[in-house]
Amino acid sequence: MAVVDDPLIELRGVNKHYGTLHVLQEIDLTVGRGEVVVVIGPSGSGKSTLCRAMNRLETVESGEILIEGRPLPEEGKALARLRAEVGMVFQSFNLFAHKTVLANVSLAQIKVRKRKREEADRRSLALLERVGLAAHADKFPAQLSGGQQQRVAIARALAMDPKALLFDEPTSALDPEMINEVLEVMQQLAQEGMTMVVVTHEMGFARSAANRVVFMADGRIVEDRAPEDFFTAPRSERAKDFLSKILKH
Ligand SMILES: Nc1ncnc2c1ncn2[C@@H]1O[C@H](COP(=O)(O)OP(=O)(O)OP(=O)(O)O)[C@@H](O)[C@H]1O
Repeated sequence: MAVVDDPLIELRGVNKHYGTLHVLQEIDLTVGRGEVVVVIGPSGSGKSTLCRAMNRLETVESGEILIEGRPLPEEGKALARLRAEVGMVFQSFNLFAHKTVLANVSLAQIKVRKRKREEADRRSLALLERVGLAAHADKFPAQLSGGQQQRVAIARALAMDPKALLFDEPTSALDPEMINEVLEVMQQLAQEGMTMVVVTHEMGFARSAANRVVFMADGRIVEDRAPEDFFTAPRSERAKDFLSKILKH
């Protein structure tokens, strides 16, 4: 297991089944403050489940998951706060279709952070500016491209002043020409020191933005290493096989 200076997210001995499928097997993983950990691996290896377990979108059966040394809260306001502090960006954006872009970014700030609408909107506009979408604040999600909608979803997560952001295949639902605009925003966040866990099939991003690459197969973490080491000299047969297939495409 990688040695981490200032742990923000810690998983120790985590297990989960779906029926007879042991989808997370004795997972030990620590994400340090300011680190970018990219999780890769074959389809069905448990990457999304791992990511979703970190803010309790999935429960686990055994083991510990700690944020800044504290166990994940189970319900209520504390859980809502956790999901603000450890924000999630989904493959499918999950924006409210009947609300404007600005309202989508402001809503949780008002509900969870208890900000006044004016303050929330001011922050939202600044964040939309940051992701290059201030001019679209009054539009509805359906009027935006997929890449733009995903940038709104990132602004929405940032609006909660998160300690960490989890990305679950953020570019998988996008047309190829829109992938880079989202990865560029993520790359920028990484450079600014945001703690990030990113499940992705984008190996270019893993190489350029990750501090560590976590390779999963069959519910286990098989390798957890610096990208330059992992991509040039994978140790396990599973990783060699995975890389040879994915890099052919
Ligand atoms: N709610 C569920 N109920 C039953 N099985 C599930 C559920 N969610 C996921 N699975 C199964 O658990 C396994 C791991 O799923 P998971 O989505 O975590 O994998 P993944 O590595 O993210 O895959 P992909 O790259 O295809 O998204 C898969 O075999 C999947 O079919």
